[in-house]
Amino acid sequence: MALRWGVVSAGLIASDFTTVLSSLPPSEHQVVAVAARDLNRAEEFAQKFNIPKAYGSYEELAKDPNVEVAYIATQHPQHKPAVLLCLAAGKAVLCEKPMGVNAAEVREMVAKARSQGVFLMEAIWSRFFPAMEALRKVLVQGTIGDLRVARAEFGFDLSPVPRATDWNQAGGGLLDLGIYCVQFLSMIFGAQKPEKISAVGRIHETGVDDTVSVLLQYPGGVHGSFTCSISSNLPNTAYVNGTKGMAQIQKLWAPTELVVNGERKEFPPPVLGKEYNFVNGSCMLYEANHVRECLRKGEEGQRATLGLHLRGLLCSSLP
Ligand SMILES: NC(=O)C1=CN([C@@H]2O[C@H](COP(=O)(O)OP(=O)(O)OC[C@H]3O[C@@H](n4cnc5c(N)ncnc54)[C@H](OP(=O)(O)O)[C@@H]3O)[C@@H](O)[C@H]2O)C=CC1
Ligand SMILES: O=C1OC[C@@H](O)[C@H](O)[C@H]1O
Repeated sequence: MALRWGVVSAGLIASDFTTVLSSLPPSEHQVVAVAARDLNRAEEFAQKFNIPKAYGSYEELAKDPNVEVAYIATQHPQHKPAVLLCLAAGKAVLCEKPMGVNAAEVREMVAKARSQGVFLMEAIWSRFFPAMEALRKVLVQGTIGDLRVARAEFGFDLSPVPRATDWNQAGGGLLDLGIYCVQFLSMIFGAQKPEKISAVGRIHETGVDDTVSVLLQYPGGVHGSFTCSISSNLPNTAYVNGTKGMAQIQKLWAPTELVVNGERKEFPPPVLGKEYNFVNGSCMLYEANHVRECLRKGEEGQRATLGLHLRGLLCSSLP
């Protein structure tokens, strides 16, 4: 059965994600509503994507019984209120990164999702790319031996992007780009927590963090490091080095190429024949399908549990 999406905001990434959802089989994904702060913009967005319902407030979308999962695509500071609104209404939520602008916000949203018993996921779409899956396989297979160091860098000159440098929109390199480096290192080092973290950086003239380099010491003498920047175009590559070699991911936030011990493997983006605001936009389908798998599996799980429960009741009532 199709997963019914509600899109919260009519912005740039909302447009990319909706473009992808609209290109997927309608038996799997349907966009049933969109909400924007301004009804006219929501209606224009709805018309562009043939979405049946347009709302002039996020609250109205959260109340729409036809919406199963809300995709939060507002700017950083508005993520938390929109997430809490949708969780409270019992909606599953996929929230754009960074889910919160600090740890306290994230803890509050996670606690709400747990208390409501509903799905909440941060849209770290990079995790679901085939190139990233292939890297995880390489590491499990021991192709590069025992892990020694992992490094990542992600930097663009984002001066033309107001939200990237605007203090009031939680701008800065760490929240917008550094998050991809941190998630990469947390994927590589798994559940291990860093024992020691140090950082150096420069502050942008608007007061947000401009360029930051971070060093993380993990248990067992292994360590990670990353650099993020909103003023410098960095190579945007991630590396994992072990005792038997090295794996390298290009475009770590939207990877379509993996190099392992010098052997290159390409994972071309799906061709959906559409235009996107951001690089490799069609690859958002991997994340969308993951959400659907989670929610449908969750339902199957519930049905199975219910089934077992009913079977238990039936069996216990049999002579
Ligand atoms: N996964 C990825 O590759 C990417 C993720 N992102 C993430 O998506 C989110 C949105 O980014 P993007 O689409 O570029 O943003 P936009 O600049 O398109 O803004 C998104 C929405 O935020 C709301 N908004 C805009 N300005 C303000 C303001 N000053 N005060 C309050 N609300 C405002 C508007 O909502 P409304 O329509 O309701 O008026 C707007 O449509 C960010 O958190 C970013 O981190 C962004 C790019 C790529
Ligand atoms: O998530 C992102 O990825 C690509 C960048 O262009 C964008 O600013 C950032 O939000």
